[in-house]
Amino acid sequence: MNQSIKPGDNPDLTEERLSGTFDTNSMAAVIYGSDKLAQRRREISEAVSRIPELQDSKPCPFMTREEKILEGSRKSAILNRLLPGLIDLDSFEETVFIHQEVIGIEGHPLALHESLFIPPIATQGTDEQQKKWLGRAQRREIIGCYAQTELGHGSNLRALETTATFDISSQEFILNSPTITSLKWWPGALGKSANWSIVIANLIVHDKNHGPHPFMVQLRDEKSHEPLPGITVGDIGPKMAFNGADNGFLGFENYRIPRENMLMRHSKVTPDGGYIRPPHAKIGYSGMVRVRSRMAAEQGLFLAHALTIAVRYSAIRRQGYLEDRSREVKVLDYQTQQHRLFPSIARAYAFIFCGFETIRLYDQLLIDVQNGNTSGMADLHALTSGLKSVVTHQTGEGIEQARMACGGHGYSMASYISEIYGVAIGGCTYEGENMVMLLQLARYLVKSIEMIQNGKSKNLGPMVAYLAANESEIDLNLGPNEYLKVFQYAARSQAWRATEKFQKLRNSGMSKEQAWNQASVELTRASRLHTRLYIMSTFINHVGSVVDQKIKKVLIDLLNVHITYEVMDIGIYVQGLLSSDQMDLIRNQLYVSLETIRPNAVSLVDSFQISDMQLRSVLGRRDGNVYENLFKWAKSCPLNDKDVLESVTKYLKPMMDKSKL
Ligand SMILES: CCCCC/C=C/C(=O)SCCNC(=O)CCNC(=O)[C@H](O)C(C)(C)COP(=O)(O)OP(=O)(O)OC[C@H]1O[C@@H](n2cnc3c(N)ncnc32)[C@H](O)[C@@H]1OP(=O)(O)O
Ligand SMILES: Cc1cc2nc3c(=O)[nH]c(=O)nc-3n(C[C@H](O)[C@H](O)[C@H](O)COP(=O)(O)OP(=O)(O)OC[C@H]3O[C@@H](n4cnc5c(N)ncnc54)[C@H](O)[C@@H]3O)c2cc1C
Repeated sequence: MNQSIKPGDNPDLTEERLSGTFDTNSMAAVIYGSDKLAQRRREISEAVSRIPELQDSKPCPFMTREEKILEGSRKSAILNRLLPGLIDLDSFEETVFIHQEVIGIEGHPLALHESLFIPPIATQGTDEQQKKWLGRAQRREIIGCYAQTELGHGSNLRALETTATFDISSQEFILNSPTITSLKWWPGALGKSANWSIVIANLIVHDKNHGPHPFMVQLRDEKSHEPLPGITVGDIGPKMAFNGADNGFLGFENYRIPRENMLMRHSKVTPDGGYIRPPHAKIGYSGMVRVRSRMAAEQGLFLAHALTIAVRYSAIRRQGYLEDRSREVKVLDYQTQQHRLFPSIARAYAFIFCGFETIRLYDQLLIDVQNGNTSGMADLHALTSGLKSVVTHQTGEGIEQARMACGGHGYSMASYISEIYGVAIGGCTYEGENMVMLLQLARYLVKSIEMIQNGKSKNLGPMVAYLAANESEIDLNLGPNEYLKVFQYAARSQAWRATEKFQKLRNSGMSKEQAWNQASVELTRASRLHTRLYIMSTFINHVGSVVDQKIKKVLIDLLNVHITYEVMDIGIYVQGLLSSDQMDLIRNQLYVSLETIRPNAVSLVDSFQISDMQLRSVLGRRDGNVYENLFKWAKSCPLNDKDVLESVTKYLKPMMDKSKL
């Protein structure tokens, strides 16, 4: 049963919901990993909808940037007061969810506080440091951000220029921004809201540069909120989206902080200037790995937002005819519309399932690292680097298709899809630019192939074991596991092709760096295929583990959309394996799978259970009553407050009057 049906809804949408074959609450439990979390999301939504002061003061598209920041701060403050009665404060998921529900996706002053300020203190701070700052941060007595990127460098962390020089005599670090390019640039919440920051700066002790390390730095006075002497700080200006966030710049001039403000769980500077190395050179980058490990689920949900809007709207939008000339059809009945939207629904599910898996892997790694075992860091770094890149890119593509699937109204801010798009594609850049991160995964793939070449296949981890296989034929009777083999073939041959190109260039006498650069397009292709293979295999495994048979049946239908679409999409890489007859068969299976999933399309997006408050879309409203509300929305636009604007009285009218003479 679809739990979204209510009296007064658009009958076309109700008809869709009645055709669903499964219970949307049960599907939500599968999506969010447990019945409890899905249930809590519904309860929180319901509770929030009854609190007038948490509602939007006006539609976001009609707000200026200052109003958005004010609104985000207003709601954050109210939430902070009400949170204890609304959520389980120990649940990260509930905390993230309630902020999304109430404030939405455009950013707010505490977005980085939860995701990139508190976690480094908790994982990289010593017990004393945690005692000093963690409670204050959790109670929001201080607001923090994460300042790593600089005006001149974001990807190449080795070239960061901010310095933290240890002064033994005062037992302090002296922070400096020696050049214009060394200004910190981009950190969210830095511009106007945060008063503390984790700052990544080159640690210099006895004139020796030990590279980037994390420091706890107070930026603003806790009473007046004025920048402290030695600190230059401000907002970097409007962005493509995310304009409810105050991304900032930051410079230091001989700014002193106590020795105890370097996060010292792993690397340490002793009072006499001794330096103790961390157990793994990149342990300081673990905050980034944590965020990347959460990005697949987060991006899957951005895609889910856009698809909820586009699929619901496609069910109430009637345009053109099929057989029956007496009534126009729902645009959702066009095969092109289904082909545009349904593979993205499958991807959204797949990304969320992968996301929960990588969050679990990160949590496990964290325990291992705290116990001194850093051996899993390289694997998870490679996996999350590839995953964040592929998922953000495909999410962007899927959202843009969803916008186009809504025709003209998709282009209006009333659809809200352009904002979702702008926010989601930020993920292609933040937490590591996609190409750069694909190349990180490629290093891992090349190393794995070198192990095979050196007769050490047995040492390969499970995720790359397929690189050593030798598949050259595929059974025509294709099921999910055969599709997986097709994908393995594609990923394997591309990984070998790219590695051999790199090796050939090296053998021709080229430097390692030049050879890498000359092979890099092929290398990124290998990384994408490897990652898409991982997504497919995780999707297959996840569906296999579902117990509820009705839910499993529809997820298998969705999986069929996914595997057939994915294999068609990489056709060029499987030409050596599949005959044209086999490709035709897969193409036909894709078309059949689109038809099979059609009656469940609305229920599949309803199952994401994204409330109207969070969706902020006139087109995607749960009740489907779009047209009357589009008209209301347009009438409420501030431009319509007056019938005659100054633009007319001041310029157009005089021009027209003059022309009449
Ligand atoms: C609500 C919206 C919120 C948005 C919030 C956004 C926040 C941010 O964007 S914060 C800033 C994020 N910045 C980045 O992600 C920067 C990206 N750059 C990097 O992460 C690194 O510089 C790099 C990984 C691209 C390269 O680092 P580098 O130190 O130069 O290392 P090498 O390339 O030479 O690699 C050496 C070796 O280390 C391995 N490695 C790198 N990172 C990690 C890691 N995190 N964990 C484990 N291992 C790591 C790398 O793979 C190499 O291994 P080998 O191939 O075995 O040598
Ligand atoms: C919305 C948003 C929020 C952000 N929030 C934060 C934050 O809170 N804190 C923070 O510290 N930072 C933040 N950032 C900054 C972000 O992490 C960086 O912008 C990102 O890491 C990319 O670095 P860059 O800007 O230097 O890009 P560049 O590295 O300059 O990229 C430019 C081009 O060069 C290419 N390139 C660079 N290096 C290589 C290479 N080795 N091989 C091949 N190609 C290469 C890239 O692929 C890209 O095409 C944020 C950014 C955005 C957009």
